Amino acid sequence: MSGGNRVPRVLAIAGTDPTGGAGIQADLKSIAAAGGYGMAVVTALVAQNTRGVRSVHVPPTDFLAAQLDAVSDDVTLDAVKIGMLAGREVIETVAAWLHRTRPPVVVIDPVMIATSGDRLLDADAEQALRDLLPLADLITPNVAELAVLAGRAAATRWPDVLEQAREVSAAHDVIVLAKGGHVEGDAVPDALVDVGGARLDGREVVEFPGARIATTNTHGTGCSLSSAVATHRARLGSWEPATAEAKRWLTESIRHGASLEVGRGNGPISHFAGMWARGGTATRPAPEQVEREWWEGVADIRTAIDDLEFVRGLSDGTLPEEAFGWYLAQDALYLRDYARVLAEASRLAPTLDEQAFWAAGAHGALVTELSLHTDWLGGITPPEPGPTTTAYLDHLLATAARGDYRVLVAAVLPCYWIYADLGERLRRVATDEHPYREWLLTYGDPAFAAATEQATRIATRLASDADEATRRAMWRAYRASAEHELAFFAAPSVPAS
Ligand SMILES: Nc1ncnc2c1ncn2[C@@H]1O[C@H](COP(=O)(O)OP(=O)(O)O)[C@@H](O)[C@H]1O
Ligand SMILES: Cc1ncc(COP(=O)(O)O)c(N)n1
Repeated sequence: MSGGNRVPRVLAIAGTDPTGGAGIQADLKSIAAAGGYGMAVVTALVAQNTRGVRSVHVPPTDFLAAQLDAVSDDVTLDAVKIGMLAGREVIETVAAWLHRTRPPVVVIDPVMIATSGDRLLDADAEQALRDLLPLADLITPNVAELAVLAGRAAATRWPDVLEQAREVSAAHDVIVLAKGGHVEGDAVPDALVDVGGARLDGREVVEFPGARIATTNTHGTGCSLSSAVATHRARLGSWEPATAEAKRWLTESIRHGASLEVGRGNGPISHFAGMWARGGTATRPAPEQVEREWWEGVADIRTAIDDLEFVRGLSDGTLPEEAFGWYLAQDALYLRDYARVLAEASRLAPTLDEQAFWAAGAHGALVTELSLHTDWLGGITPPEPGPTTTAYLDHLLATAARGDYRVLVAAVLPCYWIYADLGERLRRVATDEHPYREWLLTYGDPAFAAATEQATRIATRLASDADEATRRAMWRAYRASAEHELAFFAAPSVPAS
């Protein structure tokens, strides 16, 4: 059993189905769907499709042994699922390997006859297969295979299936997963049967009820179920929850099989239908990629800011004092509400670190506002906010009111990022004679640079983890704030009324 959250490493030993619905192809899909890392050793190549088996080719068994050893010499196995074994020599080769390697979880699906009625195990190999069963923890025969193992006629009623399962469990000292796919009626129950109950917390029979789905897409259900049970068992550590989980998944996957439109006979199940519906197939960008895309995505705005009359004037010292004073007053007005927006980000933050970070940002904005007020504006109360100040704040306050932390974080980012970037360049032109020297030097605060880095880290990680729609909303909020930054810097160039 694998510990913690490790992905179980599960080996399937089975035959092939080139149409991908049964055999080793189904095993690999089922292991992946159950959250495992799937590996595959091929016992036999089967020319088959959804309508039936055409021919079987069994490669030399020394090559089978070589494949098995290649895997187990290198990889620690958390579970093994064994399917089609074709004949006696293959069974003996696998048995010898099991004795050598002793994997912690062994599930054997005693494949004998395909749904189409074709033999997948030589008739003279049935005894060899019986001898293999005690090496398994769990076996998963269908009704026909159970009857062969019990030496009886195939059961048609569920109670008779359970009775045969008891006999087989007792005879071979294994848990039997009895399957109801081929019993009469609308119900398709499955049941774990362990005579003595030693491996099922003292219970001899644990039933998993199910309703029959009207479909012909049942090719590979047995292969898929046994692989999923093996994988969940490795992950969860006990049989009952593993089987319950596997059956729920199988039912969902059978239900979606027909929509695949694969083949004209008994089609496959749709192994990933549930995952596709719940999680989609979209990939997520790494935080560094979001950072690059967002920064490049506002390159036009950054260039436009650099070209503004206000910024040029601030940089070369030609900016008229009234324009500078108007800008400072608007900045002071802005910071009051900006602090409220950051306080809201703090309130919404899911972690203590982020809660503290945004609270510090809110406090920092207020400290700057107070210093602007007393040191730069001479204690004069600023005039009314201009339209660009109001527009920017309305955007931020509305984003805060909508209550999505991720979008709010994206919206406040330009005020750090664009401001720090511009500040870095302005600080460098602050010569001794520069009329705005003192102001330009305030841009160089290393604490603000560090805060900008952290805000960027938080925002881009949230964007990386977010679903597509939220990431789009984050980008739109971020881009809108960047546009407001441009308008804010542009406003003082327009003569104030
Ligand atoms: N029509 C169906 N509706 C719902 N579940 C089914 C259906 N057919 C089979 N199953 C389930 O598929 C699994 C495989 O069962 P079964 O068909 O008996 O084995 P096999 O595929 O080995 O012949 C079992 O969990 C069974 O309950
Ligand atoms: C290689 C191979 N192994 C097993 C099966 C049985 O499939 P099912 O799960 O439908 O019984 C199969 N058709 N082919």
